[in-house]
Amino acid sequence: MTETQTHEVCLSFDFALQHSAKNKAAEFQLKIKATLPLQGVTAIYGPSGSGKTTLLRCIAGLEPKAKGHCAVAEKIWQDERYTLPTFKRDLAYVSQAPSLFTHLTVAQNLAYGESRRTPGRDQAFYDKVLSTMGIGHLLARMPAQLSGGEEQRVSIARALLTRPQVLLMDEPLSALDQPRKREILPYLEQLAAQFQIAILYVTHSLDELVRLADRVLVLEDGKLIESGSTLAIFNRLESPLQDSDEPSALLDVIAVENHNNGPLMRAEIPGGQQSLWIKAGAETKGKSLRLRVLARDVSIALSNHDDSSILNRLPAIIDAIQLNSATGTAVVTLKVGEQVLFAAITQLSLEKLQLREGISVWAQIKSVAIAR
Ligand SMILES: Nc1ncnc2c1ncn2[C@@H]1O[C@H](COP(=O)(O)OP(=O)(O)OP(=O)(O)O)[C@@H](O)[C@H]1O
Repeated sequence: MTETQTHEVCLSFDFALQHSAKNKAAEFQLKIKATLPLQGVTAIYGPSGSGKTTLLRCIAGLEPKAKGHCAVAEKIWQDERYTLPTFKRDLAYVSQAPSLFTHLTVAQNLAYGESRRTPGRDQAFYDKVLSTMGIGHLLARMPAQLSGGEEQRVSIARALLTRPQVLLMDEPLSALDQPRKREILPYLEQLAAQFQIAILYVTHSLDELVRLADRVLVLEDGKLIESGSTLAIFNRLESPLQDSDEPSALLDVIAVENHNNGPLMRAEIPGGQQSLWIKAGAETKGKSLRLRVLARDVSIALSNHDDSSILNRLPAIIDAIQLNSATGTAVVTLKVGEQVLFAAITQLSLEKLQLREGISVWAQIKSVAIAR
């Protein structure tokens, strides 16, 4: 790809900002540079105070002290001499708490979003937004008559109706309880699949990150410490996204068919002949799914046993072994085609099977352990 082509389809930024504080030691400095495609979800992840919201505010043009450069496709939003005002940027901002006008109905709130961009209604686009966010039946309601999850779905729909190129979402689910979060996640997945826009999604939640993000920017103390595809960053034992007490690997698969129309689904691992049995509903057929497989649910065998209850047996190569002599356990990194699995085993098994890097083995995963 040439320089010009890269520039045309990207959101790129290079910001420097200093927040001063009375106490010099409490001063915060942000220095972040990245280039992202203008589609898919990029999670912005990092501990509290690492600068996630400040970065979104810089992109939105809401931090007057931010110096640097920001461009979307061929349009410059900021450079050394010039700053495009926020209202002229093709972006929408969804914050933690829904911000609907309480005296207007859902339909009137949506019409307000639309009127910010286009004079008339593009009915096909309007219908697509409503069906993607599942809010068609709520149009006549007042915000006070909506659940927290519904209110946030309407807020997101209103943001989409402004036709942004960049959708900035700052922990949009953090005000919701766990069941409401679970309810809204499929809508967010649909949103990413249906609209060709860049979504920058600030989150503390690994569940949301794993489920939604194509790529991740990991921030620490105002700096970018990791960036890349979610799988590439996650699938390393030393990754900042890993739980060191409970390592796990992400596996991208395609749901193929249900067994006897039941809840067990065969899912193919792309790029190879391998497939897995997983627990998934019929509604996922044909879709790409991202699975999180815990190391403790993976065991290793030297041959392919078909006389066991374990349905999932995948040929694999041992890539690395991390031994913890103090606990008498090891985490084995396995390559399954292009993808990665971790297996937590005892030091005794490691020695008994004489496992070492480079040898071929079978990775065994219980189907009941694999859930989305
Ligand atoms: N207007 C401001 N003036 C001075 N300091 C600020 C200002 N806004 C943010 N900060 C400081 O900048 C740092 C980064 O804040 P920011 O809100 O971007 O972090 P965050 O990663 O989004 O945190 P959280 O996950 O808790 O929301 C913090 O130390 C915060 O106190």
